[in-house]
Amino acid sequence: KTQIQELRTQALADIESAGDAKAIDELNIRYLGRKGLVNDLMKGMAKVPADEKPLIGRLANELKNDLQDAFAKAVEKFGSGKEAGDVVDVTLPGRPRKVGGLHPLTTINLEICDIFTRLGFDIAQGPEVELDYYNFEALNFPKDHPARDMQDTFFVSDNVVLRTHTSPMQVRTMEKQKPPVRVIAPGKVYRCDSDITHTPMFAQVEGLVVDKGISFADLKGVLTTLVHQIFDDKTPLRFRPSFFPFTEPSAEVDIGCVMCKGSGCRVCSHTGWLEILGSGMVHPRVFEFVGYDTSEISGFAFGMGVERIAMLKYGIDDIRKYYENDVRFLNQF
Ligand SMILES: Cc1ccc(OCc2nc(C(=O)N[C@H]3CCS(=O)(=O)C3)cs2)cc1
Repeated sequence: KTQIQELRTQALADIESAGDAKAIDELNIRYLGRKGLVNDLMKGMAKVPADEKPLIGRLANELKNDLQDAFAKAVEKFGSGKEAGDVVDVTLPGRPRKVGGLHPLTTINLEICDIFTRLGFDIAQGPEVELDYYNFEALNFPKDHPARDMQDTFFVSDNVVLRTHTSPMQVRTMEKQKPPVRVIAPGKVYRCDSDITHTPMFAQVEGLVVDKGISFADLKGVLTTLVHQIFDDKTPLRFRPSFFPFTEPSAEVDIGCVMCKGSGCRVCSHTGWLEILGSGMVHPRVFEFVGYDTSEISGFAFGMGVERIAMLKYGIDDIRKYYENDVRFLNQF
């Protein structure tokens, strides 16, 4: 009698603590299966005294029935995996698979590279860890130029830096080929800067054209085409005098403010203009470093920050948003 009571308690406790339909099935076999614990108990009936057999028999049968009911309820609770929910309802609308998209910087980078490829430029890629020679000296930076300070440049060692622009790649290209040169150098560059419009790593695209008789008019023509292809052909632009060690004369290119269309606002600091890139005629000293004959050839070069172009084109106000991997930002593109 006690054994029957103990088995009932144990079985109900096991059913209660079972976590899924599979566990219930296993318990069912363990208690009510052919070689189950209840049948084992029934085998012990032979040893029960004759006058107690009827009572024990009844209790044993009750145990078997009660456990069968308990298992039936448990199956209902967990489901045997056969109920209606698992039938495919073909009338439901399809669940379209989410399609991935390109990061806005990737899109702009590809767009810029495509514009220049169509203009007949090659694309040159090169090392991000650069020698001081290629990043500064061959670009006519004097030894004490502020850009060489630790405030702006990440130094790996005395004469090895994280490149601060992709210009070194243009020098490497000229070392390898004679004019004509028409090349752009896209890639990651590193500066010791960090605020709402600067990140320590950013993407740049620089370009270089070297040939006989290249003039400032060629520079203006190529960059006007670039601006009209990236933004639209109504976008006003201007060339504003500037200075860089590697170009002379130099000019920054401004476009009419994309926000206020030129009337002046917070974005363009009420000037109506937004700087988008820098350019200039390549300085003769730079050609001398690569052994080009400056009486024969001339050239122009330009450089732009990809994040900045994307910010202007897509109206993004904080450069850090590109690198936070926030899907709410990224899936707008
Ligand atoms: C051999 C060689 C000779 C000349 C070269 O001139 C590349 C140039 N870059 C600029 C320029 O203003 N660049 C900045 C724009 C925004 S940025 O990303 O911060 C860098 C002007 S001319 C390059 C290579």
